[in-house]
Amino acid sequence: MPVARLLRQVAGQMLGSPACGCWIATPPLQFLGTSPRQIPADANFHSALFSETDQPRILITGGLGQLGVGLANLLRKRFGKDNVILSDIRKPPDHIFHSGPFIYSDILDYKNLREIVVNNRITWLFHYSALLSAVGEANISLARAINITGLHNILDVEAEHNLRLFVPSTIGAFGPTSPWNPTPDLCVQRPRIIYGVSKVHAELMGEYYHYRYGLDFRCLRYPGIISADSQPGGGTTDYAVQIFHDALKNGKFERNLKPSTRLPMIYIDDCLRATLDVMEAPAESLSMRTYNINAMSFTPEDLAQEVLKHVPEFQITYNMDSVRQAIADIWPMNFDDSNARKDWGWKHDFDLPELVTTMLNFHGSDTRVAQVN
Ligand SMILES: NC(=O)C1=CN([C@@H]2O[C@H](COP(=O)(O)OP(=O)(O)OC[C@H]3O[C@@H](n4cnc5c(N)ncnc54)[C@H](O)[C@@H]3O)[C@@H](O)[C@H]2O)C=CC1
Ligand SMILES: CC(=O)[C@H](N)C(=O)O
Repeated sequence: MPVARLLRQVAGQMLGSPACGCWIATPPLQFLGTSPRQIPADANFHSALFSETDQPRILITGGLGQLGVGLANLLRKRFGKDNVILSDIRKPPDHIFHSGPFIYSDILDYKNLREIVVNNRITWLFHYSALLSAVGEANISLARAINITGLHNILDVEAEHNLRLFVPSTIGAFGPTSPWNPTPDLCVQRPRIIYGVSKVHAELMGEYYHYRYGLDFRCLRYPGIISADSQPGGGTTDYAVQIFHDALKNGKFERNLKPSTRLPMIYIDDCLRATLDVMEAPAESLSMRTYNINAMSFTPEDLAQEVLKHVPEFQITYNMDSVRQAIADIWPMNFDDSNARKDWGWKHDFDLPELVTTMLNFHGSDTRVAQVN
């Protein structure tokens, strides 16, 4: 396996390196080979292949999930429609297919990835493909393949083609021994689900490639994300999206987490803006390569009370999902994102009241919300 081989080579180098730990700057000679999956000899990873005035050429993997289409829309407004390619292994609906470049890309197929990057002169890659927390626990071998092997392919293609790479991490990268309230950027990370383990692995591998070879890896740990026009893909925080749909379409909602389960959350517009901001931030402003971001923190009960202000007849019942509850019980309650705010000016716009109004207006502007407001 190329990454394992690469690690063995590094270990060999490290054993021969000075004990001061100052071995960061020079790639060992073994890396300067001819295999496309080794770090190229002329790599100078901070000088991008495009000049500062050029627009980046962007690939988004796993782009048909909850977040990818919104990210593509934002990036296309900023960099031009044709500079942003959305990709996935699923078939896109018509309106997405016709809204800008779409391509098939399986992150488990390294040659396919490389071909896309070369043929489209990709310079930035947003790696969104993943199996989320609940579906990951239901299919651990697939989660391991997509979230770990897939990530290795992405890192190899980043290294080979000198890409700026964004990989999202998550509140799920923490575990029962992490500080919960709040959780800082740097603390114990011992997650107990495959999703969390794979995300810690991604953080560490990306940072390792950055500090070892200067690769331009950037990562945000996202809270649970709430979106109006896209569906979540099988996570623990999905209830906070579903509740809005159910409030207006059915008038009732079945909660799967305890009323007191507090988790960090963010509205999708804030999350995607943060993603673009950190990718555009000057490298010198980034004191670290993996940042927490946050906007709000609430329980199912807090959210229900806020929805009830707008939809008073809304009925909420409870049917616990033991897998999701066990996951949520070991996740952070609050996220400390002060480093992101200090280093590159992160600031959220949506708190709980604005979130609820926006979501209800989206789902039912012609029904109950209109009557209440
Ligand atoms: N949605 C959320 O609340 C949060 C998301 N994140 C992270 O953000 C990223 C995007 O999340 P979502 O859009 O919510 O995920 P999602 O589960 O909705 O979408 C993931 C996409 O990956 C695609 N995919 C699966 N196997 C693939 C393969 N072999 N090759 C290429 N694509 C493949 C799926 O078809 C799907 O469209 C993920 O990495 C996730 O871990 C992090 C924290 C919170
Ligand atoms: C917080 C996440 O990473 C995701 N929404 C999940 O619940 O799995």
